[in-house]
Amino acid sequence: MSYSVKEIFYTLQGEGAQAGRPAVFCRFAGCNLWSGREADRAGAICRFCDTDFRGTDGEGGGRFEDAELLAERIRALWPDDSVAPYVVCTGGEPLLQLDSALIQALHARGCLIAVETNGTLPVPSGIDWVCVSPKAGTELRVRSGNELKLVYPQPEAPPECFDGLAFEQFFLQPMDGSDVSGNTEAALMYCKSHPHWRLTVQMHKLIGIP
Ligand SMILES: C[S@@+](CC[C@H](N)C(=O)[O-])C[C@H]1O[C@@H](n2cnc3c(N)ncnc32)[C@H](O)[C@@H]1O
Ligand SMILES: Nc1nc2[nH]cc(C(=O)O)c2c(=O)[nH]1
Ligand code: SF4
Ligand SMILES: [Mg+2]
Repeated sequence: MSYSVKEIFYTLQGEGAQAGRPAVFCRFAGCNLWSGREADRAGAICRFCDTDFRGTDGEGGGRFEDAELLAERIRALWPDDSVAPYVVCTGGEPLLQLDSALIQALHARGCLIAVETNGTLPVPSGIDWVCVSPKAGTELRVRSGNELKLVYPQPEAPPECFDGLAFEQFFLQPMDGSDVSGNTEAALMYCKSHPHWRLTVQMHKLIGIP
């Protein structure tokens, strides 16, 4: 299979349980909940997306004809052979493209594979870290994993909907946009009164890294 990749870059994981961890991000092009066109945003299932995932024109992006070529490009961005490369597959929706061939090719190069998914598509076996970020108006198919990271607030998907699912950790991430500070205040209040939930802020935006 070939892969459409928007961009590949080396940075720190900015969100959730692994925040602060150096990681190579592979951002796949395309999503099943929004076309990525601004003109379509108001009518999309997911309307608050903060990401440009259309096309293959970003840094390190392109169309990769096979898994070996893509895995090699990802691996080449990791600076230290003595530490296992930590690779975050995101998008767009990475589970539209991430398949067993790519998982095998990354594992063959010693990589640990994390995924950021909206939880509407099945997770292939072999992923080392699963972060699910549910979206209002969708059916949540992925009901277990390492962390659940809910963008907050989503009035049609309150945190109570996800209590009791089989995740190791539960995070609220304030929705970025016109009122990120109000959303941060609301999220921290929710966590303080429901201490099963933790606050995560998008650290990369605060410190100005990708
Ligand atoms: C761009 S998405 C790509 C991965 C996948 N499609 C998903 O939604 O989980 C990466 C992460 O950013 C989060 N995110 C997207 N837009 C956001 C916003 N406006 N504010 C805060 N987090 C946002 C998503 O919920 C997800 O956890
Ligand atoms: N630094 C950084 N951390 C991230 N964690 C999740 C991201 C994403 O867009 O999936 C992201 C991102 O875009 N940048
Ligand atoms: S599901 Fe993820 S990538 Fe798709 S539009 Fe929503 S936040 Fe963006
Ligand atoms: Mg992002």
